[in-house]
Amino acid sequence: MLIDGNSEFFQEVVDWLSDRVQGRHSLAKRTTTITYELGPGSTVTDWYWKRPFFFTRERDPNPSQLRVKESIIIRTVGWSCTPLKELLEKIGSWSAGRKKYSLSIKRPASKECDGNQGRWYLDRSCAPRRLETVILDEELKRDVIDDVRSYIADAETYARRGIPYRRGYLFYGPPGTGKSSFALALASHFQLEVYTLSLAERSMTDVEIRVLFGRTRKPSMIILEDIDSAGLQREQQGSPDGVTLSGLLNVIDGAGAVEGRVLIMTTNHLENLDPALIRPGRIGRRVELPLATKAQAKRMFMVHYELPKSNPLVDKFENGIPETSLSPASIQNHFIKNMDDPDAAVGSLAELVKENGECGLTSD
Ligand SMILES: Nc1ncnc2c1ncn2[C@@H]1O[C@H](COP(=O)(O)OP(=O)(O)OP(=O)(O)O)[C@@H](O)[C@H]1O
Repeated sequence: MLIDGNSEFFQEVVDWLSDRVQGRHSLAKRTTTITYELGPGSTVTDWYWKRPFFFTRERDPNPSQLRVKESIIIRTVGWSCTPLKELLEKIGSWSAGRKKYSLSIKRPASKECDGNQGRWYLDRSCAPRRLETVILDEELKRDVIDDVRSYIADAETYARRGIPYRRGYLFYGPPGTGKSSFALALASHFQLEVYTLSLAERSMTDVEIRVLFGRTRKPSMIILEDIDSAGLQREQQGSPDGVTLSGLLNVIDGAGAVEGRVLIMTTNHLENLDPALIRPGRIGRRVELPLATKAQAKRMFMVHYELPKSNPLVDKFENGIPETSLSPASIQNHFIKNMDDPDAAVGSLAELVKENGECGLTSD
């Protein structure tokens, strides 16, 4: 059975498979060798009803075409078409269930209205952010996804072993490197409601942050932005404003801590963080999101313009982009400026680097 790359069903099959294989990966606690995405050119085998199904993602081998033609071929053994039809129905209903989920992001309500203190409001409800659209080092990305998955799946184990059921992540790196995007993509993938608050907001207090944390629902993700000490007050000296370090530690793993949520803290300044805040136990994983590597920028280029690796523009782009000098946000902005014109994006690379880069162009 062939599924055309232009049909809506194509992405649904890719997502379904990615979800299936990742789930198995985490259950089996396998190492990182497994392919968890049905990447271009790859074949993934999966079993349903004791029958193997082979999913092959194919691309048009003609590199002279700018637009890539893709398809997925699903094969199984036997003469009957029924198993294939049943499988497609299964994928369709899984996908319909997923579509019901939309990413909702809540923020602390404005305190100007009476009774709003310590309350959340729905800032926006939007389409989920797909993990595939956040381009990071693949191994790092997979590790974090697996870590979150295990945490969500292991509630009983935590309880049995008497471990507080909490998991915190620190995403750090320069502005525009994907910290918020990755957090939202993880929340989307695991269908979590998102509560986000910034410590840079001076009007937040220890009491308010404790009440806010207590009013989050499970399952959810709490994103604490700008966690660096610049946003934290010294222990309060008569001033009711500002969150203190002890107030923050209290909601992370003290008496006021909530369980069962995924906590993600973000900062541009790891060096400014108080060591107490990021000691193991409070932060399960530190995840560095650096300026874009050549490989990362190249993948962004291929994904944005839907070009195969073999297209000559891909090499030209890779040669023109400096290593870890530009933020992914500035690269994305460059693509938006040259929305449907990969030639122009390559041709004007020097300008991008001059305006946004930390160093000059690399030689060809
Ligand atoms: N690794 C990435 N892959 C794809 N897009 C990215 C990546 N990093 C950043 N972007 C894009 O750049 C923009 C800004 O990204 P984002 O807000 O996630 O960065 P950030 O690291 O959280 O920034 P800040 O530290 O300033 O809050 C978004 O539109 C996002 O889609």
